[in-house]
Amino acid sequence: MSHAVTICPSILAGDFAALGAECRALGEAGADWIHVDVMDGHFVPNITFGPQMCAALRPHVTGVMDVHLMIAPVDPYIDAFAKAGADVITAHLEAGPHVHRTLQAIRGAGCKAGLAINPGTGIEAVGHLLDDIDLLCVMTVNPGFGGQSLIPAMVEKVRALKALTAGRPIRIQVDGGVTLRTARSVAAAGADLLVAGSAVLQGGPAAYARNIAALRDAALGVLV
Ligand SMILES: O=C(CO)[C@H](O)[C@H](O)COP(=O)(O)O
Ligand SMILES: [Fe+2]
Repeated sequence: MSHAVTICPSILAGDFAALGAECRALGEAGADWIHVDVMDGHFVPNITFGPQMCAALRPHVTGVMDVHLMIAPVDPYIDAFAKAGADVITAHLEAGPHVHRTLQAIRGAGCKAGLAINPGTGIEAVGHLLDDIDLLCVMTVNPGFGGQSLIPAMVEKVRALKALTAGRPIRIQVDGGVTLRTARSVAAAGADLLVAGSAVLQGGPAAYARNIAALRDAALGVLV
């Protein structure tokens, strides 16, 4: 069944010399969330932003600042990202042995707690964590880089996780390879939030509103 989704543009695909302006342009183009990909060169083979960048961007984000931590360890940095203005902090299940403690620390810092799972992680791993998460981020690519192709097997995983979380106030987010061609399948499988970097930011600021609207329509099954 089709339902309206929230598009979460990832500034990973933006102009790194002008990220404040990118966040403003995305907000003006109708983005309710801004997804910030934090990578440490250790948990993933790429390095991007830290809490200082999030704090600098915060005044330029009108909606939800959604911080995706691809770092290990996570716990020493939670307070810094919360103080930087994150609304949602998402940590990876694979980032350490004490993810339950991490999720509680995120809520304790006043943020919504997100849990991300890599493509190779089974859904049974999240079963005991459902009371402690507000958002479940299903990685539909291997984390570390934008512009990859969505792994088709992840669509069934989204469907299974939607069933597992039924009746709970948990939003399902998909991250990686969301395009006009793939948005419909993940939305139909139950995703509520679609992260999209390349698909939204391609064409520059003049194209953002059109790209966001096209992705929303594609998720609903409207031909675009
Ligand atoms: O977490 C991520 C990569 O690890 C990014 O959020 C994701 O890849 C978005 O980029 P794109 O839409 O271009 O795939
Ligand atoms: Fe991400």
